[in-house]
Amino acid sequence: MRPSTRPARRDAGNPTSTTVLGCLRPGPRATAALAAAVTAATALPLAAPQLTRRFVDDAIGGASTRHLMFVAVGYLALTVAGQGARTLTAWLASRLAWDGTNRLRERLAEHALGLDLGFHGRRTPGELIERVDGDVVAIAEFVVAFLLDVVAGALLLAGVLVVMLSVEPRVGALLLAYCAAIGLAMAQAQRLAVPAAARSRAKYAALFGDIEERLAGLEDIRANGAGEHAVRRVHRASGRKYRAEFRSERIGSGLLAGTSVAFAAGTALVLALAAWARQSGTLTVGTAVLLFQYTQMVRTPFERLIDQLRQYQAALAGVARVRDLLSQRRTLPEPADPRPLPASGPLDLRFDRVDFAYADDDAPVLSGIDLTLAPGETLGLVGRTGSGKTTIARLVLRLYDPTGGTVRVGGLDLRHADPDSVRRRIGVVTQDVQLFTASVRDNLTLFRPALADDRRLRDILAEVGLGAWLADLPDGLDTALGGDAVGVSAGEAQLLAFARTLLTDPGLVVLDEASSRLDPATERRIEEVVDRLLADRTGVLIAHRLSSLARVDVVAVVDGGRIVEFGRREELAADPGSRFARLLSAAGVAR
Ligand SMILES: Nc1ncnc2c1ncn2[C@@H]1O[C@H](COP(=O)(O)OP(=O)(O)OP(=O)(O)O)[C@@H](O)[C@H]1O
Repeated sequence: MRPSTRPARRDAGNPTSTTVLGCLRPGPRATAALAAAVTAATALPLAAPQLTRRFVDDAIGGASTRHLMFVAVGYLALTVAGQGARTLTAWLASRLAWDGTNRLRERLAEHALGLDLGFHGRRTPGELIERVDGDVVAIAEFVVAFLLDVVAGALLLAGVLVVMLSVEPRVGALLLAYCAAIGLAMAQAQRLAVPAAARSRAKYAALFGDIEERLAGLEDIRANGAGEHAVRRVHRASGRKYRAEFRSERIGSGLLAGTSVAFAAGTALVLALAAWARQSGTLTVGTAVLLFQYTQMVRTPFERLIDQLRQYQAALAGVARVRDLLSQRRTLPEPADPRPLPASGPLDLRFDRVDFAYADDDAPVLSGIDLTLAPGETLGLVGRTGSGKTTIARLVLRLYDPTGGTVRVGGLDLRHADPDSVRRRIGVVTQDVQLFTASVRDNLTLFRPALADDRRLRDILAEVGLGAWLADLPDGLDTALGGDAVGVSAGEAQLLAFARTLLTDPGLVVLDEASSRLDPATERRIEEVVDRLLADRTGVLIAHRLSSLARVDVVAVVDGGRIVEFGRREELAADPGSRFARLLSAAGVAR
């Protein structure tokens, strides 16, 4: 039986097609404010040339200086108000886009964090960052540009054409035909620009991925002297990005130059027509100036509108990728009737004929696993690398569901257990301790300040032998760890991870023993803490050192995804024919 792909309940009835727009949609008040600002930003510049016409015609007609001053001040006021409206539109649009994209980013981050390990195993962190941030930024930029350039630009363009047609229908018709011709030509030219921009973006993503990978493996690169090679690769990726960007820029500049020439020719044509109309006496000088001004006003929104076609492609691709991420569903179904694990005391563990295969690989990783562990007992899992020990531990933590059989903790099939109680009652310490760039307190409580007060945190740190370490820290529990802040040794990181687990007081603990060597004193300290952690708790210990097995009650030898030997440690150790005894002898460990 394969895991069900039924969506998690929190996503039910929330189709992704509406989620992206739903996150970006502003409230009614914000929409009304933006609509008012966009209308003002369009109407005010449209009105300004009317005053210029008035000024020129009145000046030629011999109007008083006072009157002309009055018109000029009116023109100035309109221009300033128009610019103010445009600035307000820009501010409102960025505010709305910022709010909306933050909502979308939160939604995506929450969704990605809720997906199970099967999904995260197939995606690199860099890809997710690009999705949660890069694509969302592309969408945000488009939303701002759409409101400013597409909506406001289209309104202004339409307004200019309407006014021109009403003032001087022949010139208006000429401008309309001219705009349509240039628009079509530019839209065609954009077809060249879009793939070039997409290539440039792809090369940028490749460079970003390369740098991320090199930085993540910095220690190994340095230790193995591979620095020069790594730099050369980044240099080559950077060259590819430069060439793609250069080509994209060249097409962009060519397009801009072409537009400038086309509009200069258009302006000349409109002026020629105006001069001809003036000579035939149907046009005042003021109206000719007005037509010239309107012709000039067409260019910027027109160019921006065309430019948005490119942004639109990028935003569309971003929306598609964001939707794809949001459509990913957990493969671990939430129980219909969740039941909590026993709230206190050690928990028993039972595997009944458990089979398992990773989703992207049909080959079984575990077959017919049977295990029984009484409350308070500790199981040691031993076996060659790749035999399936970590996978057994992942099933105990319900990071995956078995493809066959049942895993029970505290008598409850984990598929029916309340996920919160599973996280609370089953603790884990992995080999790679993840410390965050945050205070000691946040690193212990994992950003849940209500989990424990400072006194309890200090007691726990003292319990794992980090009391003196804490006392030496400049700001105690507020001291920042990671980054440029206080560094933490491998042993201290392990002890902090034990403290984290002790804090939640689990009834079952999975320990993936660190295989890296620590100094003998730290190792002794860690062993003491492990003993304390396992006292009164059920434990599953993935042992990389056979000496660590001295503390376990039961041993399971795993080989090729099967348990090939299972029994009480002393009995297996005492039986010279057992695999466990042979392992101990081979490793030179006393039985
Ligand atoms: N996320 C995964 N996706 C696909 N296959 C995996 C995944 N994790 C482990 N495997 C495969 O499952 C098998 C068992 O791996 P597992 O990590 O459980 O072994 P292990 O005994 O813990 O090894 P080690 O001692 O080296 O940690 C291996 O063949 C491994 O390649």
